[in-house]
Amino acid sequence: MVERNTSSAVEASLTALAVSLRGVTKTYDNGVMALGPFDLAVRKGEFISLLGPSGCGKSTVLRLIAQLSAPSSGIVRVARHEGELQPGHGIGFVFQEPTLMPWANVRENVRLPLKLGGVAKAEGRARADAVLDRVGLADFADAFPRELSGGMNMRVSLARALVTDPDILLMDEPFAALDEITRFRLNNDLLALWRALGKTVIFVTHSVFESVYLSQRVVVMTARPGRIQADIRIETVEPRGEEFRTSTAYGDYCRKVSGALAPSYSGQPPL
Ligand SMILES: Nc1ncnc2c1ncn2[C@@H]1O[C@H](COP(=O)(O)OP(=O)(O)OP(=O)(O)O)[C@@H](O)[C@H]1O
Repeated sequence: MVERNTSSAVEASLTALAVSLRGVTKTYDNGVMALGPFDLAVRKGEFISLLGPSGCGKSTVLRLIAQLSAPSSGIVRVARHEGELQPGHGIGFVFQEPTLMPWANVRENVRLPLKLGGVAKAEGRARADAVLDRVGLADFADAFPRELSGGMNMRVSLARALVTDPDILLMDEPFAALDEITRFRLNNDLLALWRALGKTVIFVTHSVFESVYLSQRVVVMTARPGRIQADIRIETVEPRGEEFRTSTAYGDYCRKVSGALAPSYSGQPPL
């Protein structure tokens, strides 16, 4: 059957969007024009990566989506489900640094957003334990951050972002400081979580290889002020695993993404 472009079909396609930025610019108070105009539409349940040179505005995009910052012009829209817990706003944020409280154990670190949202202690602890189980840290709830490896602390940070059950997960170079083997394992575990939980993920990275491995779409940004240079769909057999990482298709996609990224670096000062 041919689907007609009725207004209800248009509405349905609009409600399928998790995030939409239209004509967005951002100029900071010091006059730095970080972004734009920038247009991006992310469908519910999609996994996309933002890739671009340092300072091109990737973190700015995440902060605008999280409403930690307001656009100078344009429209930022974020779909939210009803009755969500404040102050999660249906969005979980994972930063490059795990930013854990060193004086609190893992369970209490993960429970923090629930505590701030007024969830009773017993329920909060049960939910923290359930999400720790999800990220493979069921046996470490009573440990302190200093007792864990960098990769494990990043899992704690991920658990804390997931504990409010947000629809959208924003990840700002979360694995950049980790060694490659740990990073590969976390990549696989993140993909498994994404498949199991159906979250929309917007992932910022400097790594072409990581962006291609993880995402359904790689959005390549220009140098500042960041705009979209290319939007590349990564199509392969799902679920992805190590055989994708060593496949010819993976190499081809990495070349394509690198090629799209190259103009973003032209005119940049030499390293
Ligand atoms: N609060 C701020 N005030 C002034 N300028 C800012 C502020 N935040 C970011 N900038 C500037 O805006 C530009 C974009 O910053 P942003 O952090 O979004 O880039 P990025 O692509 O995430 O960078 P990186 O890859 O290095 O993390 C940069 O030039 C940065 O110095």
